[in-house]
Amino acid sequence: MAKRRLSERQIARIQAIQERRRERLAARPERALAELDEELEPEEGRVVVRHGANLAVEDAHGHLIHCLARRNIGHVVCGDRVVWQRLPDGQGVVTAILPRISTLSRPDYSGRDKPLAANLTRLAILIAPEPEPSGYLIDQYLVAAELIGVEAILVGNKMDLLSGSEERAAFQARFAHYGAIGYRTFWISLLEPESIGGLVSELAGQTSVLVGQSGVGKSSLVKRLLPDQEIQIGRLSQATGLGRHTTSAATCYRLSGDGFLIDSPGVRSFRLGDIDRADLQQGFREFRPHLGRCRFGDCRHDQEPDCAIRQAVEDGLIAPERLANFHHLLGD
Ligand SMILES: Nc1nc2c(ncn2[C@@H]2O[C@H](COP(=O)(O)OP(=O)(O)OP(=O)(O)O)[C@@H](O)[C@H]2O)c(=O)[nH]1
Ligand SMILES: [Zn+2]
Repeated sequence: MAKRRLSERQIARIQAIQERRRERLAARPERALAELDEELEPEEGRVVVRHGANLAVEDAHGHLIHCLARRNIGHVVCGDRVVWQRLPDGQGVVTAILPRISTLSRPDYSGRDKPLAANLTRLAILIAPEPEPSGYLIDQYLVAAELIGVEAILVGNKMDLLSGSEERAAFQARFAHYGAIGYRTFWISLLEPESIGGLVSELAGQTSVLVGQSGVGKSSLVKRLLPDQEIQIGRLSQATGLGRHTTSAATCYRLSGDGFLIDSPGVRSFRLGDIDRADLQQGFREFRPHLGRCRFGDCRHDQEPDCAIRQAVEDGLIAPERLANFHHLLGD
């Protein structure tokens, strides 16, 4: 792994800082650290691994640095763009998280939102003929994607399990209402290599995560999208000294083209947290043109008279199963 060479002058400067730091640390630890911040040049980077408190940050030249985060800066996650500073021992300290364009999070055991990954631009929802897809789960992912401002796509995998073209068409038709409201849909089979080209182009230049039920083929697709996953893992663990890097660490992989894929068990098990009705209706994108048009301001779109949402269902503008899932999500 290439390391940045330091000049004599830089080394002398770092040694002087170290010396002063040792003196100050003895007297006023907090203050000494604050001054160290000012003395070492801040750099920007991107968090590519988070494993407990350990981070691997990729600098502007593609070099990896093992970093720890300052305590008071909030929860740093994979995909974060950060400001970090090199410590005299070659490791780094992350001193700030740059503004995120999106955050994937999950409520933790105390019910508070715990971020899982940052700066995503695509949420790929995997389904397959087997296990039986759940429209309710798909809609939860779609709502979550809408609310965090990430574009969702639907990926139907294992299409080889459907023998005839009729069977395939019937399966696809069950999800046609998603395409009608603008969610791009891809039909693939990992046994039919030519089928994944469209998906590969879609993910190029994006930062994506794959979600979906157990057994839909997430691991298999990750392997296909990252033929060098083992090599990437080796490079990351070697460079950062994190020891045996397992796939349990949240990792931001480089796609073979342009773009990134963030993966970890936590990211995969991402679910929609608790949300109130106002937010939930915004999460059903095709409801939006009709919101505010019901007779009652607090309409639940259930039995109320003059409900614009139910009217839209009747007019064929909203799929009935979407409204049913909306009610299901509200706990009706
Ligand atoms: N026929 C067929 N089988 C597939 C395809 N893709 C994946 N599989 C198989 O489906 C099974 C489940 O795939 P995984 O990749 O482990 O699924 P997963 O979504 O990662 O599952 P979890 O790890 O439980 O979340 C494996 O036996 C795969 O070999 C496909 O395109 N066609
Ligand atoms: Zn209504």
